[in-house]
Amino acid sequence: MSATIAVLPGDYIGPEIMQAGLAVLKAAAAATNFDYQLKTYPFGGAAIDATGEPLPAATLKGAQAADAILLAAIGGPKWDNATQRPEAGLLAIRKALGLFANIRPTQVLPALVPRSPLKADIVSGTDFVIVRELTSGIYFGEPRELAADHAIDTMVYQASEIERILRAGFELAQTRRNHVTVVDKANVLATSKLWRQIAAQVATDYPTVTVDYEYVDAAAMKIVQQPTHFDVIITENLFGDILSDEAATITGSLGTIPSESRGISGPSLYEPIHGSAPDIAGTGKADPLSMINSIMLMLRNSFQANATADRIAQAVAVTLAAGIMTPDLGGTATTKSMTKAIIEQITTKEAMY
Ligand SMILES: NC(=O)C1=CN([C@@H]2O[C@H](COP(=O)(O)OP(=O)(O)OC[C@H]3O[C@@H](n4cnc5c(N)ncnc54)[C@H](O)[C@@H]3O)[C@@H](O)[C@H]2O)C=CC1
Ligand SMILES: CC(C)CC(=O)C(=O)O
Ligand SMILES: [Mg+2]
Repeated sequence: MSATIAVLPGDYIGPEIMQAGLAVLKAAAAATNFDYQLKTYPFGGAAIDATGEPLPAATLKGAQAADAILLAAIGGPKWDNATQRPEAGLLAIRKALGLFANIRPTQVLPALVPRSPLKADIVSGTDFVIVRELTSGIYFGEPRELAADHAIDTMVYQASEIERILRAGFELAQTRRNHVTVVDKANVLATSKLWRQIAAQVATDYPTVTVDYEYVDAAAMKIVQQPTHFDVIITENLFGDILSDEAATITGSLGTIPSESRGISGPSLYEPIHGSAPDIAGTGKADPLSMINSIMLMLRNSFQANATADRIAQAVAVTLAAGIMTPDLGGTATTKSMTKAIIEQITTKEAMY
């Protein structure tokens, strides 16, 4: 049966990297007989322009009905002062689909070690995953208020929300190196104190997993000082948002890192961890790898289409090893020429698969 994929291109570089990712998917699917159909919906700023809403009802309905959702990126200066912001649509789709677990891998590919801002001996071998709580915490808490003389944001966590994200992280650790780091600010925040209590209880169900605790400020330091220390980091929404951009940067570029957001059931949403990069939109400098890597993650986790994903992974590795990369990684390729090179690798008969 054909897989249905909801496609949300979004804003600024969003449509550019989505077009690149879908071209790579098309080539790999043809080479490996992966059968799929795409349904494209307006989302974010593009949807505000078209319908007045960042998440139109038809887009949500299409996303709910799909087997998986691909999102590029939304937002940008065009809507910064609008009554409705694109970012509200992003938070709304995550909440509406119950996508509470955001999985953000941080892996340094050998070809990219020299592109990292860190020294090779520190960054080599880095391979960890940030499991970020995505549908609660300060991005959703009430009360929230913006007045001329004060502003309020509220960080709220229910015990059940903490427990389910911790369990998702521990289960992931069991498939990896059995090491969890719970990142919080338990020396100050009540929500973090509750995280630690629940983490200690949950840990007893996973006796093979080693657990350690880090305050978020110290964890931010350790990510650049000793990134190989980490296997699975579990943390709340805001801390995960910040740490995952930092972690992405040590791999060479924010422009390569994908993510999966999953719920208890229903389709997962796959997206780059970065935003719409308005500063480079239209210049051909956008790195398509974050979108291509998101598509690979979708193929593996939602469709078990490992042969199709492997075909893309191999083509990307050969392309990078040949020094073909976009300016964020120090290269001179454009979004289009990089994508073309990857597609050539996928379709070439000589490639070693
Ligand atoms: N999931 C989403 O759709 C997200 C949306 N945003 C929104 O995106 C807009 C821009 O936010 P920024 O703070 O500028 O963050 P950003 O992540 O869009 O860009 C940060 C820096 O990384 C670079 N960059 C990002 N992706 C890249 C790629 N694929 N290739 C090469 N370079 C890349 C950009 O050029 C920029 O210098 C804002 O409206 C923000 O709210 C931000 C984060 C996530
Ligand atoms: C609107 C923001 C929460 C988006 C973001 O920065 C992210 O998902 O990483
Ligand atoms: Mg972010």
